[in-house]
Amino acid sequence: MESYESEKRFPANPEDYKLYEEIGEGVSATVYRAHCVPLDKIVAIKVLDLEKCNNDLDGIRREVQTMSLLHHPNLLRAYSSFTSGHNLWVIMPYMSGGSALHIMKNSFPEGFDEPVIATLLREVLKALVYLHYHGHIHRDVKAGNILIDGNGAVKLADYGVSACMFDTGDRQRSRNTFVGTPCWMAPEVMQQLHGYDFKADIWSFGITALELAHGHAPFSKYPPMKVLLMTLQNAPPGLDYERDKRFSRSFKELVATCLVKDPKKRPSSEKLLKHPFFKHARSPDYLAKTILEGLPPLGDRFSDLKAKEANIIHNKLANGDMEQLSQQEYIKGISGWNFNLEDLKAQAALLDSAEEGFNPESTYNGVNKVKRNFNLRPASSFSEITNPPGSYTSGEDGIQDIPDWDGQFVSAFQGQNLQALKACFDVCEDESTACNLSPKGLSTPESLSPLRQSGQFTPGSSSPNVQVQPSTSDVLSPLRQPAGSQHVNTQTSGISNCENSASMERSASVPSNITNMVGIQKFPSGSLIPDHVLSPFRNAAAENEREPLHHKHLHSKNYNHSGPLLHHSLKRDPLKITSEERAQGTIVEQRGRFKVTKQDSISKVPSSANLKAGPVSKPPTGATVNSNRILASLQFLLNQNAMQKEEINKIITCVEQNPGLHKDSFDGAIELSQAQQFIAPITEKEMHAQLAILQESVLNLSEELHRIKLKNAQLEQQIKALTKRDR
Ligand SMILES: Nc1ncnc2c1ncn2[C@@H]1O[C@H](COP(=O)(O)OP(=O)(O)OP(=O)(O)O)[C@@H](O)[C@H]1O
Repeated sequence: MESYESEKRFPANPEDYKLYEEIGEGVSATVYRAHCVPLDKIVAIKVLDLEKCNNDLDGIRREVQTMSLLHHPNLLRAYSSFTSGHNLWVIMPYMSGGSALHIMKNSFPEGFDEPVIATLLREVLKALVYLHYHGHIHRDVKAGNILIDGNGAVKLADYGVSACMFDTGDRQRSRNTFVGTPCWMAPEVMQQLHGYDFKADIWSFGITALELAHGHAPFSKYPPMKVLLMTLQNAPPGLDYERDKRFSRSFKELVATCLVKDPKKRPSSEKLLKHPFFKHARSPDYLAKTILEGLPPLGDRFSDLKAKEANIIHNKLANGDMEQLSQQEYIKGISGWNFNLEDLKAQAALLDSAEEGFNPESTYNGVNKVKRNFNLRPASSFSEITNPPGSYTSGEDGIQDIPDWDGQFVSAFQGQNLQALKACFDVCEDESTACNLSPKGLSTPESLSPLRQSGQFTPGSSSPNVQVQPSTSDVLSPLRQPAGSQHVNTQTSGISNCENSASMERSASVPSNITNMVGIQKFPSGSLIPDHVLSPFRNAAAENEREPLHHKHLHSKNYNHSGPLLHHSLKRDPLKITSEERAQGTIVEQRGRFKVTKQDSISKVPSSANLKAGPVSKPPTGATVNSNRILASLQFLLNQNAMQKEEINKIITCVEQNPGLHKDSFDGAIELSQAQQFIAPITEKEMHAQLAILQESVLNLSEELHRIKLKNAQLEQQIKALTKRDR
């Protein structure tokens, strides 16, 4: 690695650089190959038009600072950065191979071979281990951000959307909480339900693995909103057993391990690095030989690609093929898919427009092309659409697993659409508490306001006064622990704790030079995401804070005024068994507040999983996206839970009264009648064990009920907000 000292000498004056051809383009920047005249060195210069960046200066500042402060052979760093007029120049090493995406587009449209993929991914993973260890989430891992130099060295680039887990206060509260690029974005990032952490990068890493394997990311041909829905609803994409025969089992397993919807079930970057798949990884030389040899110069490749792209856009525009245009955004290899908040709001408005139905295809860039209606089904929980690891989809990227959009896609999304779109509506009910939610001991100097604290945006220089050099005082902030990290003591606090880090267990993949970075644990970078999404600590606290709010909301809610909720359920007395129901024999019993249907009476006591997949997912008929139905469904779900709880109580009572029940009868769900038949003698000890199991499941169910209640309350709030907004 080049020495930091020599890098510091890169001049901060545009006149010292001679710009050559364009080698890349991003949403906000153009990248050039350039010559640093005083040092006689070829570099890459990213030129950002700050005027175009509007209010994302904080993001830019974060990117540049992160690039300057982090040192790892697999991370692209900034040699220097400075403003020139209204532009920000970021001087970087020139990566002559370009991005993995550009290489694929140029010569490997069907994706790379496995050893190449393993080599690329291993290097990226090393960068992630380092980032995560230092409390950063990259948030935009994708082939377009994997750069390769002429020797085959791999560097992860683009910190435009990276976040520091330890940011607090105002920096957490930007409204733009959707960050990253939809195809690569983890479901929890889209959902914004319980926040997200390092595991979001693991999901993106898994998607990147598929991208490198196929030449494109799953769902890449769809517009952002559709990608969002598919990611939330569909089984996670994966390598297909049949179609992807050329890939090893360990690769398939690696992808499946990363693409688990429940972030808790995804491995950490460090653990993932130990995956047997990486035994296939080779040296950088191998990459140079296999994928770089014979490639035209980067500038030529880039201009060819641009010309091709312009051509396709022209044709597609002529044909009105907007979906293909969306694919174009992907081909560009940039984050052209970064959510545009305004677009999403417009899309959300469509979603909410009950009478019209929602057509995802009509939402790309606001173009209303095809009209389709969707039937909504009752809400499903996030875990309902969570696939067990290892379950590969049957078709290409799971795309053919996508059910008929007309009817089913909303089934999972419905429970989440409002959650998923929450971020678009600046719903930050706990804003007032957000700043206070930082984990104990993880204080952040609040004086470090987003721009001032950078120390680089020096007053006096041209607007917006950007002069980026690492500032020691800024970086020597308290040691921050990556939430969820297995290394760091969560109680660490204050600068003194920097010393603690020396004794911390370190990954073999973390280079020894990072010990010099001990002080650089906290970056004064801003964050686009609210406090509660950044850290499990804060998250937990935030949840605690929220809980009473939700309760309050629930309790203070006069259901007679809730309108939509009662539209279905309370049109008539729901507790009264109608003569029609009796005649049909559908309702067999009135239990407390609930009616028991035939189906209920014969149904087994569900496990938690059964519960989620149970009758709740039956769709109501009708094609309108209607808050009434959502709430009615939630009500139904609550009722179901209560009934199931009741069943379990009965079984417990039965067990207590029949000391001869056999243990096997408790494996999974049992029927009360069945339970009563088991009168085989068992010991008192076994009985207690069985009781404990049952009690635990009652507890689980109560917890689930509680969770659903909270969700219900949130949904109500969101519907209220939506309704208000529509008026
Ligand atoms: N140091 C570099 N050497 C060679 N090519 C580079 C370098 N940095 C960036 N590029 C190329 O330029 C493209 C755009 O750069 P970059 O991703 O940093 O811009 P951006 O505006 O941040 O893009 P994004 O849309 O991903 O946010 C990259 O995809 C890559 O192909």
